[in-house]
Amino acid sequence: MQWNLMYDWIGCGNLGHCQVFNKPEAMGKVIDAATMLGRTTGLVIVDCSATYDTVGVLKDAVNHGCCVVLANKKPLTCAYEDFKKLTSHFRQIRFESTVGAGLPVIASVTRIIASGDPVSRIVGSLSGTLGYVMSELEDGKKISEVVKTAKALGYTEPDPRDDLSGMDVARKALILARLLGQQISMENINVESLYPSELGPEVMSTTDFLESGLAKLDETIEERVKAASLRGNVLRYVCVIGSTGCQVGLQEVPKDSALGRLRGSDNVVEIYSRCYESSPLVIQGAGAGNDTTAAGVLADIIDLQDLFQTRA
Ligand SMILES: NC(=O)C1=CN([C@@H]2O[C@H](COP(=O)(O)OP(=O)(O)OC[C@H]3O[C@@H](n4cnc5c(N)ncnc54)[C@H](OP(=O)(O)O)[C@@H]3O)[C@@H](O)[C@H]2O)C=CC1
Ligand SMILES: N[C@@H](CC=O)C(=O)O
Repeated sequence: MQWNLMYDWIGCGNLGHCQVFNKPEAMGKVIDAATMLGRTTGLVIVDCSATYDTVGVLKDAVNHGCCVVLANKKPLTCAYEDFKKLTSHFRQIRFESTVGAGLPVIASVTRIIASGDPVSRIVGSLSGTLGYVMSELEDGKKISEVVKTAKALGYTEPDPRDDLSGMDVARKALILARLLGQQISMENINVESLYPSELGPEVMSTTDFLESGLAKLDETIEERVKAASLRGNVLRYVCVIGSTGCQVGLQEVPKDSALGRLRGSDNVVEIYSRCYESSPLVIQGAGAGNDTTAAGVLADIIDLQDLFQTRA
C-alpha cells in the first residue's frame, strides 16, 4: 500500500500545498502521527468500501490505538483470526451498519450477550435488496427490472450478484454467528444462490450481467413466485442462525406472517434467548439505502468519540 503524507499543514496555515512521499521514513511519520491522534483524539478510520483489501490496514489501525467503523462486511468475514483481532478491541471498533444498515441489530445482540443471556437463535430477512426484489415480484414485476431499480435506489452491493448469490446475507449471518461465539467460516454456511454459475463474475462483467444476463432469470423466478402464490405463500430470502448451523436461502412463507408481510427494503430480525424464548426480541425497519446506512455509520463514530470524551 502507498502511504501519502501531506505536509505543510502543521504550523504554516497554508493548506494548499501537499506532497506525496513513498519512502519508508515518510510511512513511519504517518504511522507516528496516526498513533498520536488515535491515542489522544480517538481518530476514527471509516471503511465504507466493499473490498477485502482493507483488513491489513484496519488491523494496523486498531493496533496503533485508532478506532475503526465499518459498513464494509468483508474484513469481518475473512479469516476467523482477523475477526477476533479486530473485535477484541471492542472499545475501538463499531460495525453496526454491517447488519441491517442503521437498525440496532449488533447493539441488541451484544447487549443481550453482555447481560449473560445466551442467544440460541436468530432468524430473519437481512437483505434490503432481496426483500425489495421479492415483494416487487409479488406485484408481477420481472426480476430483471426490479434488480436494476434496487441498484438505482442504493440498496444493492456494487455488484448486485453479491446480493443475488446470497453472499451478502451469508456475510451478515457469519458476523452474527461469530458474535455469538461460533468459530465458523463462510464454508460452514449453506448458501442458496438465485443465479447459475454461467452468469457469475468469472464469466461476465457487472454491466453485461445487468444488461443481458439478468433477463435469463425472469422465467424461472416468475414460476417460483406463481407456484408459491397458488399455495397462499410468498418467497422470502431467510437467514437462520442456530447453535447447530447457519443457512441462508429462499423459503416459502405464509403471506400473513411476519416475514410474508415485509415490504420494500425492510429487514426483520428475531432474536431468541433465555429471556426472549417464547416471545423473541424483534427488530424491523429499513435495512438498506444510503441514508440509513450513513446514519448507522455516523452513530457509530459518535459512540466511539463519546467513549474518548469520557476517558479524557
Ligand atoms: N448500500 C447499503 O444499503 C448498505 C451498504 N453497506 C456496505 O457499505 C459498503 C459500500 O456500499 P455502497 O455505498 O452501497 O457501495 P458503492 O459502490 O456506492 O461504494 C463503494 C465505494 O467503495 C470504493 N471502493 C471499492 N473498492 C475499493 C478499494 N479497494 N479501496 C478503496 N475504495 C474502494 C468505491 O470506489 P470506486 O467507485 O472508485 O470503485 C466506492 O466509492 C459495502 O461494503 C456495503 O456492503 C452496508 C449496509 C447497507
Ligand atoms: N446490499 C445490502 C446492503 C446492506 O447491507 C442489502 O441489500 O441489504
